[in-house]
Parts: sequence; structure tokens; C-alpha cells
Amino acid sequence: MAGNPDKRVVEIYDTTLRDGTQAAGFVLSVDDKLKVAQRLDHLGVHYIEGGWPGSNPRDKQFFARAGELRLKTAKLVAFGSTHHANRRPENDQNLADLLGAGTDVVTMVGKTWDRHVTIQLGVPLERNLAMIADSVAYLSRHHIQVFFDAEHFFDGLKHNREYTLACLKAAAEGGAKCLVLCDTNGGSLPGQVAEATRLVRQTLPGLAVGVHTHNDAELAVANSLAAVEAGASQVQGTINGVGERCGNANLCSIVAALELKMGLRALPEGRLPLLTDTARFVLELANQQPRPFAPYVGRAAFGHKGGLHISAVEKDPALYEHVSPEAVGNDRRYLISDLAGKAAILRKARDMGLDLADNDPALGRMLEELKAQENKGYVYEAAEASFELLINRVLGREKTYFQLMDFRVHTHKEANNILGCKAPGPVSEATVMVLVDGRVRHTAAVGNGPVNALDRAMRKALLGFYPQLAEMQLVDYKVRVLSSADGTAARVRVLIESSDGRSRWGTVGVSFDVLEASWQALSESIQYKLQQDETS
Ligand SMILES: CC(=O)SCCNC(=O)CCNC(=O)[C@H](O)C(C)(C)COP(=O)(O)OP(=O)(O)OC[C@H]1O[C@@H](n2cnc3c(N)ncnc32)[C@H](O)[C@@H]1OP(=O)(O)O
Ligand SMILES: CC(=O)C(=O)O
Repeated sequence: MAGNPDKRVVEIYDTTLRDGTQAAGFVLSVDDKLKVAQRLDHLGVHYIEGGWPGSNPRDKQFFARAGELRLKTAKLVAFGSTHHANRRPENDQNLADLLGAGTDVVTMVGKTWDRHVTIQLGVPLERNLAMIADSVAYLSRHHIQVFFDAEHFFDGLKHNREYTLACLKAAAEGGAKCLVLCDTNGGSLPGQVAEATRLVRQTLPGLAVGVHTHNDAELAVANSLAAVEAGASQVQGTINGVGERCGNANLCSIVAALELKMGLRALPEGRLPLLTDTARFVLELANQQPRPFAPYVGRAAFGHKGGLHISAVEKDPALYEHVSPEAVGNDRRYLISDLAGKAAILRKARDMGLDLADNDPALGRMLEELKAQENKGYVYEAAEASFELLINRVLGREKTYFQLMDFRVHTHKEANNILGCKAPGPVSEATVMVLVDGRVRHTAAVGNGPVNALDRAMRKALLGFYPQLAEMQLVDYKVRVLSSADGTAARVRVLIESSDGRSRWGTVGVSFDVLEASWQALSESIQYKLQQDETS
């Protein structure tokens, strides 16, 4: 790897494709796995654990197709367990499948907690030691580099220290090249992990030590970093921390901490800014919701909302950011709300291209209007387009593209199966009357529900004047009841997101009537689009 040769290198071992797929709801096809492997290689991890070839046809196919990858940085690894207690290495199908995977590196998991040997394997402790040594030796004889995943290492050490260390020695005697200490149940604490890592380094000097932690006590990242501080040279984990139960150690946080806080080298020079894109790519491929609050790579990780924070970050980002968003490929965002102050408004206005002085009196009026609107239930955090329109209103720069004269919406549903007749589902119809340039347009449309009907009737009315509205789509629509104690008389907030294929924007409406709230958000969305097209 390029870069400063003096920096200590920590090997990054990614198991998203194996332990990651042990997470609830995280499923990847063979094609998905190949795509993720490609991205991981591009990010620059050292090892990619592709799966357990002895487990299922999908993982076997992945290794069969791995040649398509042409990896530039990473080495592909196959994963499996020690041979079955009733067999020998030569006639164990799992070991045969590991050889069949054709990788230069194999990670072999073996029991190192006596309780597991007795209860789960149901064999004498000595037999497990032989299974470990013989399995590792068998693969090593086939010129495979073997990493030994010492399952339940930290729990084993607590209960029967001699035996757990004997398991590591058996792996070392078999020829293992790295002893990976696993916090399989995820319950260890950083101090315990550090102490145990030091113990292994003293007991088996000269052998590389790795760490593989789970997040059941929310400590997987801290435990991994503690092991590195105590001398571990390999960290296993997954992108976004997906994995069995509460997940694995999150490599996104680990890689960033190693590089930005510990002065160590985890990725090739210049690759750290690929982190955010990689994290989002993996979630998207697995059809998972992104976690906004994920450290380093989440959308909120560098999103500032408090007025005092925004004011300070404008002067010096380090005042409220522990690292710079650019370092990990993320963006800084300012969220507009009733917690904002003048600095936040000024920043937003300048982003809109407005030339306002720091002490412009309009800033106070904008802030007052913002706080009054939020008090009525409007939120501008996810409705930045509505906030831009608010700024324009306060400055008297608002342009009227159309005026509503009237809208009516009705939904019609007939009873089903009366006298054997099958009635159609509910049908919604909207009529809209708008005034544009002194001309009245009166249109009607049916829709998939009343809001859709209203949206369609409105566009139909306006398209003749503004053909560019044809490229605009409503991409998200959310309704929230604001005062549930009032039952059906409660006020509602509608947030909509629109897109024209080039950009996305959010608008908001609030009313006791869901259609009126929807109208406000829809009309602001159209207003914003027309204004943007005119000024760009
Ligand atoms: C800590 C970890 O995350 S390790 C990885 C865990 N991942 C997975 O389990 C996913 C992939 N697993 C699988 O596809 C299947 O479980 C297989 C193919 C590995 C095994 O399937 P099966 O043979 O049907 O067994 P099953 O799933 O019930 O597992 C229990 C068997 O594995 C044996 N076993 C468990 N751990 C080990 C080990 N480290 N070494 C040898 N044998 C082991 C048990 O003794 C038991 O054998 P028995 O059925 O003869 O009593
Ligand atoms: C090997 C592994 O996945 C574990 O011990 O958690």
C-alpha cells in the first residue's frame, strides 16, 4: 500500500458478505455480493470474506464467479469451521468445500470456550484441540494461508484460561498465520479486550493477532480499537456494522478512527473519502433504510441544527465537528428550524445567492416568521424549498405564477355485492380553478386517492402555461397528526418531496384539513420549481 511508510498498518478484514448476511433482513444475491466485493476492493480493504462455501449454493457460486472480480487491492477469503467431530479432515465435506473455493486465504472458526466444546460439540476437550490443529494443518498443507477465528475467546478466557490458550496454541501448531480473538457473544468490555490481547501477544509472540467483535453491549467499535491499541494488527468487521443479532464491529467507524484519530494506516492513501459512498451503496443494494445518525457516514453526522452551533461552525467548523466531513466523503448540512438563529438564516440566504449583510434587518424578520410558522406546526428541516419561499416572501421577492380560485375533491364509494353487483373501489375526483396571467383554467382529474386527484388536476390546469411541469414528480408524501388529542379535528402536517430528475426538494403544509395541507405543500412545490427554472 502506498503512503507514509512509517505508519503502522492495521489490516482491515471485511466480513459483510459472511457475518453481515447473518443479520436479520440483510440478504444479498450472488450478483449483489460481487458488486459489494468490487466496492470494498475499491475502498481498499485488505481482505474480503466472501462467505461459507460449505453452507449454501449461493456462497459456492460466489466463489465460482469470483474470477470476474479482478481484485486490485483486497484478497478474497473463504470461511468455514474446523472439521466435524466424527470425521477426519480428508473426508470432511466442509474442508473440501473450503479447498474448492480456490482462495489463497481461509478463515477457520474453532471452539475455544470449554463450555461450547462440551455442550455444543459434545466431545472431550482434547478432541477439540486435535480438530483445530488437524483442520488448520490440512489446509496449510494445501498452501493456504489460514487465519484462526477463536470463537468465544474472551468468554473462554474468563472461565478456563489454560484451555482457551491451549486452543490458540493448537491453531498455531497447525500453522495458523493470524489468531483472531472473537467476542462472539458481544459482551466484553474494552479493558478486558485490551488485557486479553496483550496476554496473547506475550504467550504466543511472533504471531499476528486479530480481533472480531459483536455489538451486543454497544462496544464492538470500542473493543476493536482497544485491541489495536494493545497490539492487534487485523480488525474484522462489516460495513455499517451489520451482522448477527446486534451486529458486528462497524468498519466505517473503525477505519475512520484508525486513520483520523490514531495515526494508523488502514486504507491506501486517498481512499478514506470513499467511505460514505461505500456505506450507502451497501445499504441500498440490500434494500435497507440508511441510518441518519450513523457516525461519520450518516446524513445527520455533520448536520447542525442548534443556532449556536451553526453560528460557530460558520466561523470554524472544528468548533462543533470532531473530524471534517470531507475526510470521510460526507457533507456538512445546516438544518433550519425554530432552534435556528440569525447566522443560520444568513447562511441559507447566501446559499440562495442573496447578498445580505451580517446585520441586515431582514434577517430578524425572517427569523421571526420562521419561529411563528414552526409554532403553528410547520417544520422546515426537511422542507427547505418552503423555507426559501418564506425568505422570498419576507423580502418581497415572491413571484406569483398562479392563484387558486377554487378546488373541490370528492371520493365516491359504492357498497359491494348488493344484489350480486360488484362495485369498483373508491374513486377520487378533483376539480381545480386557477388564475394564470389573467386567464382562468378550470380542470378535473381522477386519481388514486384524493391527494393524487388534486395533484393531477392542478398540473393539468398549469401544464399549458408551464410545460416544464411535465418533468416534475411527487416522490414522497408524509402526513403527521399534530395534536392527536383532538381526534379527527386534529391539525395535520403534510411533507412532500418532489423531483424533476435533476434535483429533489421538500415542501410543507399545515391545516386541520388534510387536503388543504396537501394543497399548500403541492402548490409550494410547483411554485419552487417554476422559480428555480426561471433563475437557473
Ligand atoms: C460464530 C459464528 O458466526 S460461526 C458462523 C455461523 N454461521 C452459520 O452458521 C451460517 C452457515 N451455517 C450453515 O449453513 C449450517 O449451519 C452448516 C452447513 C455449517 C452446518 O449445517 P448442519 O450440518 O445441518 O448442522 P447445524 O447447522 O445443525 O450445526 C450443528 C452442527 O455443527 C457442529 N459444529 C458447530 N460448530 C462446529 C465447529 N466449530 N467445528 C466442527 N463442528 C461444529 C455441531 O457439533 C453440530 O454437529 P451435529 O449436527 O453432528 O451435532
Ligand atoms: C467467527 C465469528 O463470526 C464470531 O466468533 O463471532
